[in-house]
Amino acid sequence: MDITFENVNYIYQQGTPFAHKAIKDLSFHIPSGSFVAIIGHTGSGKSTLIQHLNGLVHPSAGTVTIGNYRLTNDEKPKNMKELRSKVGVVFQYPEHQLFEETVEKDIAFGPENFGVSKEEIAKRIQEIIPAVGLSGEMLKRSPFDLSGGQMRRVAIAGVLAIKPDVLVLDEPTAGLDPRGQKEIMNMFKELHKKEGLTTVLVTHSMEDAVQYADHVIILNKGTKYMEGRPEDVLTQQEALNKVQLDVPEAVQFLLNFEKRFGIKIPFQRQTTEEIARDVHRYLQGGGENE
Ligand SMILES: Nc1ncnc2c1ncn2[C@@H]1O[C@H](COP(=O)(O)OP(=O)(O)OP(=O)(O)O)[C@@H](O)[C@H]1O
Repeated sequence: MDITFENVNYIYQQGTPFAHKAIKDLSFHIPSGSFVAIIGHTGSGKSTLIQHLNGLVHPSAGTVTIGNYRLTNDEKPKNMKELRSKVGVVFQYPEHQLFEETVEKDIAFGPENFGVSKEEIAKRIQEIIPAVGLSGEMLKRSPFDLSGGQMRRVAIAGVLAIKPDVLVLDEPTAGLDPRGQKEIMNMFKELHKKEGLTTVLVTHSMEDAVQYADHVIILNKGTKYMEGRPEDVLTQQEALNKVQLDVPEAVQFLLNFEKRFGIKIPFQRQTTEEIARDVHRYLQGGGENE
């Protein structure tokens, strides 16, 4: 589903002395099927933005359009429940929301709420369990007997079980070890492709943004600061530093390499291995065309 923000403003505690404008005149368009990273320093408005995507909040001014659903200050869509069944949100530390006796019941909770039949839920669970890297024997166990990483996968499975068109991920790897982070992000990448999802990733990690997203939006103080392809936006060190962000490590390496050897190797989202090959080639006197 396409997502469009048009001149969106959001004010917390509007009309009180504590009113705070968290989103200011924000406009952007996310085409259906994109994998977008939303990046910004603490307090830049990322969480507020994603709460608009499933109608948890609606704009104080401006318009949010998600597929055929429109949210404005004075019109909440009547079919809000339907919207929530199309936009799955994996909140930060989603495992904290697990509560059922068994893994199976926890995963089934969301689709049950949306009126999905028992047979269909069972079918979905069979598909989702391997996709999130869990095993069938875990279904009858208590989610609280599992490891932290497994609990997170159960919580993610619960969101996937509603079969969303849009998947919103709020810092989905927070608190996981590097291996767990990589596994979870690769899993989202696979699901994105396989299910034809529109994925919105909120992250502090420039590495994840550059590796997984095809488009990035940088927020600063509730407004859009930069937007574009990761290789165009995440290489602008000076502009990023101004809003307390840094370039990805690979870009930093190439900038240092240029300073040290006077050779500019363009950043095209190469992997570490590819960069090592590029550097080797350039140091041996080769160039782009060799
Ligand atoms: N319930 C609230 N009442 C008043 N102000 C709020 C509320 N929630 C958030 N804010 C303020 O709105 C601004 C945007 O907050 P938001 O949580 O959207 O930022 P964020 O980019 O998600 O931050 P973080 O990276 O720390 O999660 C911040 O200045 C924050 O203090």
